[in-house]
Amino acid sequence: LCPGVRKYGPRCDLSVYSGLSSRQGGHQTRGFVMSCNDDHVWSEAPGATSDRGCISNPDAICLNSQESSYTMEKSDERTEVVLLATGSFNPITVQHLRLFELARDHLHSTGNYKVVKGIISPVSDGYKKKGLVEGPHRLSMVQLATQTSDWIKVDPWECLKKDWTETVAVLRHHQQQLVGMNNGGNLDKKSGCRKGNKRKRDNCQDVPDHNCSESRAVPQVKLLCGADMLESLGTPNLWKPEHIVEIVSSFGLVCITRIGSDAQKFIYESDVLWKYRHNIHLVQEWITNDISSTKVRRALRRGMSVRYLLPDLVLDYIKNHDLYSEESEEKNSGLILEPLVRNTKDLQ
Ligand SMILES: Nc1ncnc2c1ncn2[C@@H]1O[C@H](COP(=O)(O)OP(=O)(O)OP(=O)(O)O)[C@@H](O)[C@H]1O
Ligand SMILES: NC(=O)c1ccc[n+]([C@@H]2O[C@H](COP(=O)(O)O)[C@@H](O)[C@H]2O)c1
Repeated sequence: LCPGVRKYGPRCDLSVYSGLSSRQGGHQTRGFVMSCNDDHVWSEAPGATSDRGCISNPDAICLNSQESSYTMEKSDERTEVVLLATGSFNPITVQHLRLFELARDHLHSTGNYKVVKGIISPVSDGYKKKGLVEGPHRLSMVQLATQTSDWIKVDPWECLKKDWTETVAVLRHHQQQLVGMNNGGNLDKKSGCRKGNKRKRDNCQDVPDHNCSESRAVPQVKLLCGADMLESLGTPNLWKPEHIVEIVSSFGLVCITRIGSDAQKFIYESDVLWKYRHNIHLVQEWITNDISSTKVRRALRRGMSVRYLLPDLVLDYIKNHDLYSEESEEKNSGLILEPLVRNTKDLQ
């Protein structure tokens, strides 16, 4: 177990998270596994992951229903996708889980994609957002919330770091994990391409292009977010312009509509988002609701019920640990959000 990871919470069942299953079709390949033991101690350990078949890489353009059913028959040609949602998850709500279901339905309906996994990556405490409770608590709540899903998993890599990690680095990490699993871990750290193959490596760019031939056989990681997070790309000094370009050009976005945000207008008004709009999937949530972690915390502070806004197990965890109070809401009060601090420093 990872030394120095603090122990939180009550005992829970042993859970192990890995990118893909340990053996498939008799191929044994390498990867890594994150695990939470029965004392809620999170750790990273060598493990085993699967080999993948070859796939094509169509663009993110929706097909009409006739084309769509045709493509569905050729399911082996669909691009495999891993959906990655970053955020505070303070605490996780049922709407966070719904984002994944909505995104998967949408991508499948295009006929071009097959979603193979969903990853929830809670942000590190180093993000310094007001009211952010400790990472291990947020991880444990996500783990409890995803227990009933066979495809959505929590990943602690980002959360357990002391310092905040830029979202593009989280995307790169998960993409490289998949590339590493696919070629037995023999990849160049920076490009995400196989080492020892100079010609092919030289063809890959510094900004990893996941359409390059070396990474064709691995699933594509796409960022899953709500429309408010998409709109945050326009907040001065919050995101580096080159990171926005990399996210929308190399990875791609799946964005779910949210009350109070107009994602379509935001994309139209941004030259860079407009340029890469083919790689941005906007998904309409028709069953609208305005569940947010902020509102849940507010209700909890006031002793009001939040039942059915969160999975029961998460609610029990919050109660057992007395997580959200007037005091916890004052955490990081007066501090500036880490991305703003970092990006402002970089400008000086
Ligand atoms: N009701 C919702 N509809 C659409 N997207 C949502 C919704 N709630 C959360 N999200 C998305 O989930 C991701 C993680 O969100 P986050 O942890 O910040 O929760 P939140 O409810 O937005 O929190 P807060 O209330 O602090 O803003 C973000 O991409 C956010 O846009
Ligand atoms: N420059 C960046 O990469 C950047 C800036 C702001 C927020 N983020 C991420 O977006 C998410 C926002 O979460 P919240 O909506 O809870 O603040 C977090 O995962 C955070 O790390 C990334």
